[in-house]
Amino acid sequence: MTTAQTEVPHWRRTSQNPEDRTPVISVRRLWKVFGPKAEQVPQSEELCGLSRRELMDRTGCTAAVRDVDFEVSPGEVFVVMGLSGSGKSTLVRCLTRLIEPTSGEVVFEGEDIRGADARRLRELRRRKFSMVFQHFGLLPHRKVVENVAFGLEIRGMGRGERMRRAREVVELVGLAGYENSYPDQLSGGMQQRVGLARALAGDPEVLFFDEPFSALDPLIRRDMQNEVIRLHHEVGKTMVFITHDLSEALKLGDRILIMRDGKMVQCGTGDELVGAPADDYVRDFVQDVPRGDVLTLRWIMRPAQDDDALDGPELGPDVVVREATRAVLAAEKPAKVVENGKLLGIVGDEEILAVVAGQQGGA
Ligand SMILES: Nc1ncnc2c1ncn2[C@@H]1O[C@H](COP(=O)(O)OP(=O)(O)OP(=O)(O)O)[C@@H](O)[C@H]1O
Repeated sequence: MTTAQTEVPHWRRTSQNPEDRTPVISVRRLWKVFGPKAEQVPQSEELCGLSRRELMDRTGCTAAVRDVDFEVSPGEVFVVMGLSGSGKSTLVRCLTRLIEPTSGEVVFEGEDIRGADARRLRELRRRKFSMVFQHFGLLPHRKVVENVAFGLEIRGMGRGERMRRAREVVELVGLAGYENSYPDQLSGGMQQRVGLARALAGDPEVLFFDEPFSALDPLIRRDMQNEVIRLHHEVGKTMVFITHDLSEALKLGDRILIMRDGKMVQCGTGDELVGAPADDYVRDFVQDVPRGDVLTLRWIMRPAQDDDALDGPELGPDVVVREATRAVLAAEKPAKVVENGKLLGIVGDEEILAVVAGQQGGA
């Protein structure tokens, strides 16, 4: 591990020790209220209990983020999902204080950044956080490599060093050969790759993505999602990703936080959302998801009975149903779901087919 790391450019690694699971970001009781005397809303039990409409009628305020708590682990891809107006952008902008929270805590690597002064905040935004937006915000009169190097220039890095770094990152995002192009000579997808390279160039601890691919054609969008997955494998950065698209959330997210009217409705892995939706809102969201693509054997196994044969194939509980289907259906005996040598349950043709049939019915 140590030897390998010496060969990897330092910006390709997170500074956090992989053993250290201390959250990178902890959000506690976070509120963002827009409107007059906004700070009174979180303090008042009565106002907190009002619906969005009632709160607006009574106070002229909108509670865009209401009492949200979550943690993001090092190296995690954390997705914030919800319909338009649910508070995703406001929430994520509060994390870097691009929007000032009304109350609550945003702890980044142990520091409550609500207490950071302007200088510290600038430093955090330059060195620790990067953002990728839907509108790429590239500088039109600068070449690709200069756009990528721009943040490093602001930091005061010398020209030679920053151009060398920028070229490496341009290559990393698959744009080698386009270093000297101007943004308007590139397609939308390629411009977003420049946005990604620019975000990565500064070796941030956390990358924030605000619906970065919404304006792209579906095929390019899929390419870019794959690109994010690849880059995540390669650079291992912590990522916070906003989307209103469930399939994007399921594809990218280690965990997904679902928001509705500023509140957190559920936060969990894709299989938790699909297997145990917290309410009808989440259930509606996930109803068209092909369950076999998301659920794992843990969700469909049944307890072993006395008359079950226990010499069938062995599979882990986190194997996705789709991946287990062939093995289970081909075996004469039900599959044993085993973790650390312990038998957790049994999965036979019936359990598999129930998922596949449910899928076809859209349930
Ligand atoms: N500056 C502001 N002043 C007043 N209300 C605001 C402001 N910014 C956002 N809001 C309101 O806060 C709520 C949440 O908005 P936000 O943009 O965070 O939602 P979103 O889920 O990101 O939506 P979208 O997907 O459409 O971007 C909305 O009702 C919005 O109208």
